[in-house]
Amino acid sequence: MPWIQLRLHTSSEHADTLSDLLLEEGSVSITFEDGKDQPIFEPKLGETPLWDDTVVVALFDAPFDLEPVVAMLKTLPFVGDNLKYKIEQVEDKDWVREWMDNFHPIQFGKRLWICPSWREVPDPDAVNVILDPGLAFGTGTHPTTALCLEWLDSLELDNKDVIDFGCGSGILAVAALKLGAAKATGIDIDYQAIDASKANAERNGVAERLALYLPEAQPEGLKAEVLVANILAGPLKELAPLIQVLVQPGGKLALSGLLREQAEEVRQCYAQWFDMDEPAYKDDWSRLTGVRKSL
Ligand SMILES: C[S@@+](CC[C@H](N)C(=O)[O-])C[C@H]1O[C@@H](n2cnc3c(N)ncnc32)[C@H](O)[C@@H]1O
Repeated sequence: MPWIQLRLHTSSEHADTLSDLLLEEGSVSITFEDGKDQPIFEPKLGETPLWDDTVVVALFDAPFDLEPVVAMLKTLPFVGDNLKYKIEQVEDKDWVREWMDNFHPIQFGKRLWICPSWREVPDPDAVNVILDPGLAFGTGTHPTTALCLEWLDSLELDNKDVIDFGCGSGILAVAALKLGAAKATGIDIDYQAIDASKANAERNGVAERLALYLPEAQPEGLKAEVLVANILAGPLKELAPLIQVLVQPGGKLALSGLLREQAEEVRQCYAQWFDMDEPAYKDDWSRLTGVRKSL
């Protein structure tokens, strides 16, 4: 079904009011977009911050006469004749298909490839992870996942135990197993991530070497020689006391999900337990690595 879309420039202050009015006028969906390039990272729990210059995008079932809607908007005291808007036709698309068409095999480091499960493997002799992220995070296209995959590829993982804290699609745990790790443990607060990780481990023939847990079910005394956690700076700082005990003395740690400017404070937080390296960067993001001290 085609749609007709009304795009309105406004401020964060008026976006919610306009959204309510447009829903009353018959819009079937409202989204907010950034009107200028103003990134918002890591909002606090329960906060939904908006951009100073917000675009309210209202979708209507086509055909729909938007003239009366625009006329009503112009009567609002905070809008008046300054209304900045655009009306566009939106063609119906198979969004899942579109996403699948845009996801291609990608190489990380020297040995490792992530290959969407619906594509041909470009190099059958490489270490290939066949992946379908499902509803979970982790395709390799995000710089933080890429930084972790490159790190795993650079390690000698033969016979090592690995923990993937915040496993999402299971991409890091499955990659570690295919790169030679003996066992991996994936932990995630989201049961959809646990399901996706299980399916990806099965797809890659490593399911019997991957244990998956919600945090509350994590076994007591769990420890590994390698731990990778791609979450976000806030949770990584809060979880530091829990994460540090999971790494054996001499074991290796990688943390990502950090913006460049957050790397130093997270590095200092983990430096009490780990000999930390200089951060590595990709685009706006960073990765920290370190070796567990024998305390
Ligand atoms: C950015 S995704 C990373 C997924 C995948 N490991 C990757 O590198 O692409 C972060 C994952 O951490 C999980 N997560 C967030 N907070 C967590 C917590 N406190 N304990 C365990 N997992 C958590 C999220 O559900 C999500 O699946």
